[in-house]
Amino acid sequence: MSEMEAVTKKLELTRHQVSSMPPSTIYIPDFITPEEEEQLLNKIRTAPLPRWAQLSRRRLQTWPSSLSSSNTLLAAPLPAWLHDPIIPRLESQTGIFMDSPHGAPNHVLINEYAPGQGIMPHEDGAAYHPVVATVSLGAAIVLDIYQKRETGEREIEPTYRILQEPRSLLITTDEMYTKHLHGIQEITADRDLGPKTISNWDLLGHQIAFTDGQNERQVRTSLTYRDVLKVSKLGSKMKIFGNR
Ligand SMILES: O=C(O)CCC(=O)C(=O)O
Ligand SMILES: [Fe+2]
Repeated sequence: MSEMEAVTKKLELTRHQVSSMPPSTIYIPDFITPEEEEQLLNKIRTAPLPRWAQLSRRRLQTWPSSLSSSNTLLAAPLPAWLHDPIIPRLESQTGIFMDSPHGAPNHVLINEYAPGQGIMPHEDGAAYHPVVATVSLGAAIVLDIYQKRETGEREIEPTYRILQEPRSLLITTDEMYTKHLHGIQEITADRDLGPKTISNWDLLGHQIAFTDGQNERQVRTSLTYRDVLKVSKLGSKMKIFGNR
């Protein structure tokens, strides 16, 4: 990509910037089509059962594999269905992994939340380049974002609330990644949704679905694409053993 193209892409992206937040959050509704969504959900559903890790409040698949205790990914390609169409589209529409160490995501977590399930406020940590691209499938859900105090503790109430519609793309980078925590409440309906409470309200693709201010939870699945910083090749590991 030429520098000019890169600049143009960045300009186009500003259209999708969540204006009430630091300039590091991008929301694009209808990033994938309903057909693509269905195909992805099918692949996720038909993955062999051992692929799922049952956590206390959600289920999780990790592709291509879990990180080692030293946060290292064993080099392996993502399966084709996680690659296409999302990774080329991330590249052509956002360019957000352009400056990441491997120039593209190499790792995907698939989280599935039934109504009443969620994820405790947390940070994604140092294993990854600080860019996360989240594609939502199946249903809408609210992501709460909490500011981190100087002391490292988080604020009690979320500073921002992002309504993630099915088929949308949410990108968080920079200080959204490093100075905030994020979580999903363990509730059966997201309430009090509106222009004053939802940071990306103006960017929603289907505002009309939430005019009653409520989102009854249904099963919602997310794909989070990241670039793991440390990657080891099996071959080079063997060499280490060979050298001993
Ligand atoms: O499902 C989501 O939108 C958030 C998932 C998440 O925070 C994570 O996997 O680290
Ligand atoms: Fe996270």
